Amino acid sequence: MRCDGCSFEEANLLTGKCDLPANNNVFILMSLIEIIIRAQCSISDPCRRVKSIANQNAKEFLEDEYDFIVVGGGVAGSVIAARLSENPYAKVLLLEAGGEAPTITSVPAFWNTATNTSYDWQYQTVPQKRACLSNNGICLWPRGKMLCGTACLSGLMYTRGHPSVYDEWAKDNEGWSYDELMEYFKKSERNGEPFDEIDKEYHGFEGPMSVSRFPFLPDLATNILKGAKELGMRYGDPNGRRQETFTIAPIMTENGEMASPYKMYLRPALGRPNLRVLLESHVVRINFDKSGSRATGVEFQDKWGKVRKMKARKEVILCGGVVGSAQLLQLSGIGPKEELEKLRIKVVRNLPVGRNLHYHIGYGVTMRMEGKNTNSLTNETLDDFLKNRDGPFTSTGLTQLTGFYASKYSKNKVPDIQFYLDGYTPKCRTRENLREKSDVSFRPIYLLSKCRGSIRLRSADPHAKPLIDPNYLCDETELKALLESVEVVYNLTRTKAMRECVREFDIAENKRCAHLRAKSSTQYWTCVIKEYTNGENHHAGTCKMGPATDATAVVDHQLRVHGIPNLRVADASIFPTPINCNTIAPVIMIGEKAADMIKCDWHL
Ligand SMILES: Cc1cc2nc3c(=O)[nH]c(=O)nc-3n(C[C@H](O)[C@H](O)[C@H](O)COP(=O)(O)OP(=O)(O)OC[C@H]3O[C@@H](n4cnc5c(N)ncnc54)[C@H](O)[C@@H]3O)c2cc1C
Repeated sequence: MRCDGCSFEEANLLTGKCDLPANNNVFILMSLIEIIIRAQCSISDPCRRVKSIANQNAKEFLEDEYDFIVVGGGVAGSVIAARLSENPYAKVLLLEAGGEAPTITSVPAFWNTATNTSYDWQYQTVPQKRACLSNNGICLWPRGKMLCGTACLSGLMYTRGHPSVYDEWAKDNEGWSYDELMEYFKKSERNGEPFDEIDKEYHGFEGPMSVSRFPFLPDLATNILKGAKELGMRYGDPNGRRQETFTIAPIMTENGEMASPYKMYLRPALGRPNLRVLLESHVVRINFDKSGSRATGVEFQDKWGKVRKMKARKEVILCGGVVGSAQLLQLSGIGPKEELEKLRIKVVRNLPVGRNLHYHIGYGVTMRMEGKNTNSLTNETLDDFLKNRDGPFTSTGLTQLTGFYASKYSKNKVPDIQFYLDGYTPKCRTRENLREKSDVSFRPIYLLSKCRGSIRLRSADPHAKPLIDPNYLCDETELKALLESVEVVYNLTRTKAMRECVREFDIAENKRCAHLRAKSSTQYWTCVIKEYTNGENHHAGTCKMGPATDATAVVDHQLRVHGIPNLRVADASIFPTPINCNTIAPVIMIGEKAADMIKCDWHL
């Protein structure tokens, strides 16, 4: 495909989602939609992409020393590489294991199209005792493998969480209280939500991240919001004075498109001569000096499979995410000593890397609504998107609604449940799934888990997927709070505003729990949550931030690995405890704060 004189190649992803034979009309329609969207130069933006490397002797490989090497071009990596390279004297290299994000991920209606493709690491947990039992205890963990990271598998909801979560972090980590972090939240944000609906003093208006709302909202959303209001839930700004709300979520979006941190921070910086981004470059090891107290650079496998070395004059910064950073540290000899020794990995530092894994968890109650979903893939809606950047293509349907709720198990009324919704996005429109299109899933998710799991190496092979054990639902409180929130969902469907819309509550077959349906609601829902678990994708904590005196900590409050001051970790893996919201906004904040600390240390 060529645009503005620049060419690029991409695989078709939309057809893969239809599960239809290639000669079917819908299959052909989906291919056409994808090609038409890709041909919009303003969306595919090929001239501002990372140039792919022509051959193994290209000049990109001749330079073998940089000031800063950033590993992973996801949320945090995009922010940090862009901020550090603002100083023209800082030479920055960003290494990303995946390729460019596919164009279709820029269209909100197709937000999760890259899941379960080669752009996804496709991790799975080890068998869980209390979760995903209908799948032999194995829960799926999508994680983005592309420049953009997991953000390009996501709905880009932008929420920051309750101040008390950060204030708790700050007890052990100087500089991390909510009030102190506000500077970084504001610095990153360019808020464009309706001005009279936000608490202005909590927002930034000049940062790179466009935080706004989708232009299109399905009609049913109005009934749901009214229903929530009848139940006493507040409509308002979840990132403002009070987090407890049921509302239209702030979203990272601009001009009817998805606005990921990669697009908003890194793409505009790609032309800088002091910033180099290498794609399909899988970092397999961090190198250290003889004493093991200084990182000297990294080794990575290029797209031809050749292992190359790059030196870091100043720092190596890991932004590989909750799995990638923990895995790479362990492969490089930083981790639990006995485990590394078993795998014959030379121990550089004995630290609890991979422990302290925490999560959000829940279940989706699927209900059938009256009437039909008219958010279709038609010529008209495609046209509306292309010409006006409006209509169903510009939204994630009901996924753009969310609610924060404090169950009776929460402390000090800090929300421990987040409601998510799915439904009313345009999909492959076939005769068979027309009915399905008016189904809505309400997903209550428990946020403040006390359980801790682990990510351990399966082997010393950097390509072997690690052993992921989140230890889901180890604490009964999670189940109790989830049972309460299923009741809230039911009550919501019985409100004046909603009851006319709902044809049938809980339509899922839930075969393995069906025998309990008529017997006991508590037993039935307990069974359903454990069997058909929704392991929400907000895992974090595997390189915990905390002081050296904390036996569970990996990095200090400046995000430096304990004992190795020029090796930092800055991504979702450093959260000491779970955050009670979506994770991207906090990770962007971490990227901003990390970049500031690094600049300050090196007088940049
Ligand atoms: C389906 C889904 C929906 C979600 N929806 C939302 C949402 O609406 N709002 C929200 O706030 N959050 C959402 N999240 C969570 C959010 O996307 C992640 O928490 C966030 O992206 C984490 O950012 P990160 O920088 O820590 O890691 P990532 O964004 O995952 O970035 C890590 C990057 O490092 C690369 N990498 C890893 N290892 C290596 C290596 N060895 N060498 C080179 N590169 C490497 C990866 O390929 C990746 O690009 C969602 C997640 C999923 C899966």
